Amino acid sequence: MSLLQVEDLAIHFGGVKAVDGVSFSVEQGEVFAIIGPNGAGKSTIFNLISRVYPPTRGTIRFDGRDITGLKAHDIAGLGIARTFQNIELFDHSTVLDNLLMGRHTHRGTNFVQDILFLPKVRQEEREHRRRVEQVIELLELEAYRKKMIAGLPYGVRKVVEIGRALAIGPKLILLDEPASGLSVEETRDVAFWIEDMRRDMGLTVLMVEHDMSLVNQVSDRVLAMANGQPLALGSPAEVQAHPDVQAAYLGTGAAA
Ligand SMILES: Nc1ncnc2c1ncn2[C@@H]1O[C@H](COP(=O)(O)OP(=O)(O)OP(=O)(O)O)[C@@H](O)[C@H]1O
Repeated sequence: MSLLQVEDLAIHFGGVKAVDGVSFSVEQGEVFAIIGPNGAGKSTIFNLISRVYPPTRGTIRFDGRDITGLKAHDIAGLGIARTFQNIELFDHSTVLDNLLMGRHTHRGTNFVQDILFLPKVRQEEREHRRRVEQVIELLELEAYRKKMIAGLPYGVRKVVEIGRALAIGPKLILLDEPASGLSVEETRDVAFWIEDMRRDMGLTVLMVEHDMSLVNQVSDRVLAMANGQPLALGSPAEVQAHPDVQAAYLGTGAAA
């Protein structure tokens, strides 16, 4: 069974068909990329999966469960974490505090248990801190642990955002343009980390990305979109060779 199944997904904003009849599945442990020119509908698919918007049509199943009607905070609790195109961190908190803040979405305890600080709560607290330390090590954030987000370079903030998503212990992580604004060296690091997430944490990765070097390096399969609709689905090489994909990119050179 696929970890994520998207079936005939559509959302219309007035006359704009931002996403219009998109179906795909992501397998457990897979790195799956969505590519397409600006305005293709890629981020809107993320917003539909993470329940920022309800779809006009279609279904989304995660881990065998229909999540189409769930609320955004329930989605995080089920094991879906995401990053945003525009980094969304607490600027006046430290890196460590930002990583710890994802925790409340992932707790199995209730308010009374929290107040009494029962053993279950203490155990969860310990597990979460362990996981945050694992993330700091994986993403090489040790030197920044006590630094305020506001003073950090863009590339580091971007990594912290990935870290915060990882810290909730998701099964599926949605990365919205993880390489945008990064240098060639930073993008190479992101590629390694995506491999590590899959290998060391058993994660499944769904990413939207324009940087084809990153897509080619890490993706098992790629979905190309244009104007809200799917154009091609297959290996990175198959998709880039597809005539409809080449036509959609004419003039931008992004898929070359
Ligand atoms: N909340 C909204 N209200 C109205 N139109 C929207 C909304 N969100 C997205 N759209 C429109 O839907 C279309 C797809 O947008 P989307 O942001 O998903 O594209 P994208 O492929 O992620 O583009 P980019 O690569 O530039 O981020 C665009 O025409 C956009 O203007």
